[in-house]
Amino acid sequence: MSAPPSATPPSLAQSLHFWARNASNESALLRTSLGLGLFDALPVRGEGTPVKVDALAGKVGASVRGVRSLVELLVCLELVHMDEARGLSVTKPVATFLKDAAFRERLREAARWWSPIGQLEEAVKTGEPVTCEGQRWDVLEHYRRLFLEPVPAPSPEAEDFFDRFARSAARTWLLVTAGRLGLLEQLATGEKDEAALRAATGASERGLRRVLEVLAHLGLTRTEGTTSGFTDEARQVLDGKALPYLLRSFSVSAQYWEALERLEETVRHERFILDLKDAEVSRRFYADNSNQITAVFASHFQLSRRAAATLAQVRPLAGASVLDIGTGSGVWGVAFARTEPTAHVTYFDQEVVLQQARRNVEQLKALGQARFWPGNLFTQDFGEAAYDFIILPQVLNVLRPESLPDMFRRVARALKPEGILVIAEYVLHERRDGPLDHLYFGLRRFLTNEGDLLSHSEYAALLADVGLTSTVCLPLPTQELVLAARSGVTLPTQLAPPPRAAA
Ligand SMILES: C[S@@+](CC[C@H](N)C(=O)[O-])C[C@H]1O[C@@H](n2cnc3c(N)ncnc32)[C@H](O)[C@@H]1O
Repeated sequence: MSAPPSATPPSLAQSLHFWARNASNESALLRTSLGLGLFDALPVRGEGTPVKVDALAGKVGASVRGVRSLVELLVCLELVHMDEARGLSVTKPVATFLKDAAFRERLREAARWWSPIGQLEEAVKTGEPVTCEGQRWDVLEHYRRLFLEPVPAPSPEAEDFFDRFARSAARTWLLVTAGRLGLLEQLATGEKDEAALRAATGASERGLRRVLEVLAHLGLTRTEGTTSGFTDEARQVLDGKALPYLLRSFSVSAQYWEALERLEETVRHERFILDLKDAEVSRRFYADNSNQITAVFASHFQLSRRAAATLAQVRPLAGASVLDIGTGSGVWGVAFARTEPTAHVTYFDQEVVLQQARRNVEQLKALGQARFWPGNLFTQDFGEAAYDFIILPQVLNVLRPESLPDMFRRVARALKPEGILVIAEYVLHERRDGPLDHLYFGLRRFLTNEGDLLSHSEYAALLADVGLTSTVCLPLPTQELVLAARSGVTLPTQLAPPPRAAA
C-alpha cells in the first residue's frame, strides 16, 4: 500500500519497496499522531478556524519541529488539510471515523503490539507467545487476526487508515524476520517442503506455517500441500541481486524500529532514542550504513555522473579541485574523477567510513586523483578559496537546522570566487507537502536528531546569506540537485542527458 490512495493497486515490486523503506514510518506516524492527540487538537475542515503548526505544537505540548515533521506527512497523505495560509484542519472522513469509539479502541489495541512484534523471530522459532514488559503476547495469533481474519471497519477510509496504522509496520517486520531467518533466501533457490524449510531456518511448525500464510497473503509465496515457493511475480521481482538488495533495505529499516516505537517521546521532548549526534552511535550506524550506501552505488553513480556532466556543460572540469563532504561511499566525488582524469578529488568523512570509500575509489581506478580527509563536518575548517567545486551529497540532512548557516559559511569560504556548490538532496515542494518519500526520509532524519529537509527557496535564502546569491534546482531521478554560486557565475539550467552505462 502506498499513498495517497490511488485507483490502481501497487505492483508487488512497488509494495516491497514501500514495505522495505517506509511502511514502518507510516505506522509510527499515525500511531504517534493519535497518541499525541494531533487529530483531536485540530478543527474539522470547514467547521472551525484552522490552526498553524506552532499553535498545534503548543496545544499538544510537543516540539514544533517534531509536530511539523508529522503534520507535513499527514497533509501529503490527505488526512489533514492545509490551506493557503498554512492553517491546518482534519479532513471530514478522518474526523468521522475517529469519533467511532469501537474503531478507536481497535487502534489503541493495535498500537500496543509494536514491541511484541519486534520479537517475531523468537515467536517463529518457539511457536510460543513472547514475553514483553512482564506480559505474554501471542504474536503469531496477532498476525493471524491482523491479516487472515480482518474485522470490518466503519468506512473504506477507516479501513485504509487501520491498514496503514497497524499492518504496514507488521508487514515490514514479517519481512525483516523472514530475511533474518534465511527463509526468503531458501525460497529464492526453489520450492521447498516444510521439513527442509524448518531445518534451514530453525522455525517451529506453528511459526513457519504462520509466516508462510501471511507471506502468501502478501502475494509473495504459495503453498501446495507441504511444499512452498515464491509466486511467479515474486520470483521475477526478487531475481538476481534484487533479493540481497531488498534484505539490506529491510535491515536498515530494522535499525529504526525502537526509535519509531518511541517516536511520541521524541516528538514531545526531542528525546532521541537513536541519537546520531552521539559520536559512537553515529560511527556504528554509518559504518553499517556505508555497506548499504555501497549497495546503492551503481544507481547513485548514474546520478553523480549525470551531475558531473551537467556541470561540465558550463565549466571545464580539467584540473578542477573538488571537495566531497560526507562522501560516504565516495560515489559523488568519484564521478567527477571519472568524468575528467585531471580533476583532483578530496573525500571528506569519518575515518571509519573513508575505508569503504577508498575501496570504491580504488575499484574505479581513481586513487591517483584522490585525497582522503578524515574529520568532523560540524566543525572542520575547509580552508579559503581552495575548491572549484564543493559537493554536499545527501549530507545537509545530517545537520540540525541551527548548524546550517555555519556550515554554509565554511563552505562558501572554501569555494574559489568562481566556484560552484553542488548540493544533492531531497528537496521539498515549496508548500513542504511532498514528495511523500522525501517527507518519510525527513521524518527519519528528525527522529535520529539530524536535520530538516528544505524547499529550494529555503536553501536559496540560507545560501544568499553567505554570498551564494545565484541558485538553480534541477530534478534528478529520485533526488534534486541544487547548484549555487556567487553572482555572475554561470550555472547550468538543464541536466545533461543520462550517461551511457559504462563508466
Ligand atoms: C547520508 S550519508 C551520505 C553519503 C554519500 N554522500 C551519499 O550520497 O551516498 C551522510 C554521510 O555523512 C557522514 N557524516 C555524518 N556525520 C559526520 C561527521 N560528524 N563528520 C564527518 N562525516 C559525517 C556519514 O559518515 C555519512 O557518510
